[in-house]
Amino acid sequence: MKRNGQVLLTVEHITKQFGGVVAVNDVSFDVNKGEILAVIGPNGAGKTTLFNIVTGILAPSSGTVRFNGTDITGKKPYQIAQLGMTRTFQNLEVFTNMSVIENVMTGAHRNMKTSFLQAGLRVPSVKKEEKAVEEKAMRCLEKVGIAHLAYERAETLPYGNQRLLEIARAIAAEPALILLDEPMAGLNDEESRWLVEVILQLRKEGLTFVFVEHDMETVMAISDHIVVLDNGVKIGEGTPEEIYRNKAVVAAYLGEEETVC
Ligand SMILES: Nc1ncnc2c1ncn2[C@@H]1O[C@H](COP(=O)(O)OP(=O)(O)OP(=O)(O)O)[C@@H](O)[C@H]1O
Repeated sequence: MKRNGQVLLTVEHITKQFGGVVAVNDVSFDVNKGEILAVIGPNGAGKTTLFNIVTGILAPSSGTVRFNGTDITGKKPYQIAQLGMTRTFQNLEVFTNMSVIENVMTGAHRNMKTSFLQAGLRVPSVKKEEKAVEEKAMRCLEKVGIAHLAYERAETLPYGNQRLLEIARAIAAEPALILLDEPMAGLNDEESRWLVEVILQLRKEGLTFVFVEHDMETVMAISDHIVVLDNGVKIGEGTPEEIYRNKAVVAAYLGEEETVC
């Protein structure tokens, strides 16, 4: 079903083969600006492979990815990040030997004007810019609710707060789109509820999200649109209500669960 909105990301006929395995098979879908889109599917469905193709970690065997009007197929991850797409990983990727705020500042540095030489010389303009970056990092920590931990070492944070830290670092880069790979994994109920609130608030502020998630309660609660993969093939897409009633989707989940919810 066609939905209204301005398209931000287009995945067009993406296929990825690993030897004889077709991990992603001719998958197409759009992500609209301001939308929360979930990619779901049983284990081995091709979700991570698809994420890795969209973010430039893997090149597709065929097909095209367009972001904000630019063909990004085959571009390097850092080039895609510069265009305004960031991601978090299934396994936490925080710099454990840095403070919490320094971690977030690494995300914000993408937009700094300072050259390495200027930074080394510590000229006044650099100090001013560093200060601005630190303030911005603090605002990002406030948005995810862990500003009070800014000067703690990242490794001392419990798992749930490290996940929030990753999200603060992602938003510090001022992306248009954030991809979250299983954001709810390892979180308890209270942490999951808070992360849902954070995501919904960031969406209100104009961010677009694509996320891979096994936690169906979260998927059904916050997604505007859901894409379902099974064995590399897109077997359905639609609103949570449409997915809930989609027989092919329910059948793909049988054996794992009785229904998708
Ligand atoms: N580097 C690789 N080499 C060979 N096969 C791979 C590789 N990466 C993924 N695959 C295969 O591609 C298929 C899709 O894997 P993928 O990890 O994308 O699925 P997934 O939906 O993310 O699964 P999960 O929910 O378990 O993380 C699987 O059959 C997997 O074994």
